[in-house]
Amino acid sequence: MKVLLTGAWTMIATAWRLNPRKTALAVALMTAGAVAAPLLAAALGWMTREVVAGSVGRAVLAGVTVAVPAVVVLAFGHFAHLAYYELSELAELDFDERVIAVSNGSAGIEHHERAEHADTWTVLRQEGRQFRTGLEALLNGVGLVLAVVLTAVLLAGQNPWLLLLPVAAVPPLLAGRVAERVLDRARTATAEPTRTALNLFHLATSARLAGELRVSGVRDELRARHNASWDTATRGLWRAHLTATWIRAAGQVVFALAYIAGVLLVVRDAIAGRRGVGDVVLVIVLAAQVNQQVATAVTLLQDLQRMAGAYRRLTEAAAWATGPDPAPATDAPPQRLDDGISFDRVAFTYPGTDVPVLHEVDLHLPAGATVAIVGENGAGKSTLVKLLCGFYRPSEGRILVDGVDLHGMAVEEWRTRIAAGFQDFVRYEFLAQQVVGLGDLSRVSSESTVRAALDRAGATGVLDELPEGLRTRLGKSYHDGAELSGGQWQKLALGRAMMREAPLLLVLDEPTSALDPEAEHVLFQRYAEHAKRVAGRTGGITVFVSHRFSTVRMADLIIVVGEGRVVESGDHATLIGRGGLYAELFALQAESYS
Ligand SMILES: Nc1ncnc2c1ncn2[C@@H]1O[C@H](COP(=O)(O)OP(=O)(O)OP(=O)(O)O)[C@@H](O)[C@H]1O
Repeated sequence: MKVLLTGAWTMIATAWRLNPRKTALAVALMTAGAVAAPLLAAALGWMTREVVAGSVGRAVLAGVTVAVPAVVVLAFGHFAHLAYYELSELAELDFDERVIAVSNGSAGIEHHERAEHADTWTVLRQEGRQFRTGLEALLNGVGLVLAVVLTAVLLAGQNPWLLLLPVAAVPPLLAGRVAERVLDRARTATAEPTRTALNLFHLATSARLAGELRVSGVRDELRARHNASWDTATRGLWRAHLTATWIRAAGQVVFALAYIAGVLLVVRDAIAGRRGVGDVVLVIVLAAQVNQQVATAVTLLQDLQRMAGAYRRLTEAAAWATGPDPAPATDAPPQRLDDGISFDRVAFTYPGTDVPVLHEVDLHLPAGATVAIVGENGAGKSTLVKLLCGFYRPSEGRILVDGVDLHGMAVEEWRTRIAAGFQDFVRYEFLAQQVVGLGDLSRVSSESTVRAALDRAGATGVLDELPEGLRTRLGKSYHDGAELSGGQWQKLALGRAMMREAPLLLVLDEPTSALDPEAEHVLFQRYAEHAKRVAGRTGGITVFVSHRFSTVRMADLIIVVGEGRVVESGDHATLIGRGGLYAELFALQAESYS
């Protein structure tokens, strides 16, 4: 009940905040429509009495009176729809924005890692679409309450026993709630196959992946898997719908029996001469309306419950995303690095898993250094980088920035001191200027800054391919959008990473994998030179992950990671001299290129 009331309150408060005038208008119109129904019954009863009594004048007046609530009942609903249509659009947008805010509002990304949270995100993405129905239900509900009260007063005037009719409405209402809970549980239980089906649909229809799908000939396989996932999800939901329908029907039967009893009561009075035909008409119409009101109430309650459930999930998701109240950040990130960044016995296990991926990592990244991290696939290189960016907290140990624990600092502030380019970069389908400029929002419109960033990224050449240079819209979603090659997109992403000119930490996690080794080599030489110039002023550190040893050998410090541990570290000459894993991997790659 509390969830329901909170959800209803949140919905009406949202609608009011978004557009008070439209909210008031929608409530007024829907209320008028709902209240007019029992008034119509009263007017019909009056008209029947006058007709039976043979008073022509009053019968005509009653007939005209019948027309007024009849028109209101029929017409106001449509106008109310117009009023709440815009409201529901705004409210749906508001809900989506809150989901986006919750999804991206936290310092870390742990809440995206757990399967049970993934289920909640799936349901939330789906439920946002139901917002329209939920809001309509709420607005209708206000009118319904008034209509029920008015109906009860009119019925009580006929025979106090008839007041039991709305009481008989309670079983169907309760049955409706139970049925909705059954459906809600089914929606959560089927979230995983639903998510799988949505992912497969996305894969099978993505323009970017169309080539690979054709070459590998997996289209039918994807279709079969998509089909199977939908089937699993739909079967689960269908069973729940069947159960819910039986539960609802059982509730309605109770009301139907009470309805028959109520009508028989008034008919018996009429036969005994205690009531006129007008009263019988009034009660038959009112009782039918009570039935209608109950059915509406059951549907409204279901819709409301569904929306309230969505709000509850959103609140829960917001709570995981922010996590327990973090200890207040007491330390400000430094303006420059004097000593550097150290890992002090850092161990790490990804949330939702129990296999540690980093063990007792002790490292020192000296201020001003260019550091390369190498190692085999799955060794833990990207995990080290993610910890440096503050996406996760180490499970054990500390990361010290000039001797100060990174987790005593406000992560958002730390992020303003870092710049990063990742292998999984975003392809923003915006103007080229913005695609690069987003790397530093405060200077997104500065053409000279964007050009300088592209120059540092060795990406100026990409502009030559664009018909309107920085003003070109990118991406295939627009008819005038220019599509780029994977390497060109990656170069622009690198330009984005270079928007911050003097970060304390520049992280490049295989951001050049789409470039050829020669281009990567030239680029890193360029970064290293720029980094050295900047490092003189700020002590900034450049950390890059690469599998290409021609690039790696340029670094001041090379860290070799294996199975979550630092196996070796030193500069190229030292590591080659040591004849360990680095020397072995280097020789292997040199051999394959020679
Ligand atoms: N989000 C995650 N949740 C759980 N485990 C993860 C996650 N990301 C990575 N891992 C695991 O952590 C280990 C280290 O992964 P990481 O991405 O750091 O390796 P890597 O050295 O960067 O590999 P590659 O060279 O292939 O990019 C792997 O065993 C991987 O399965």
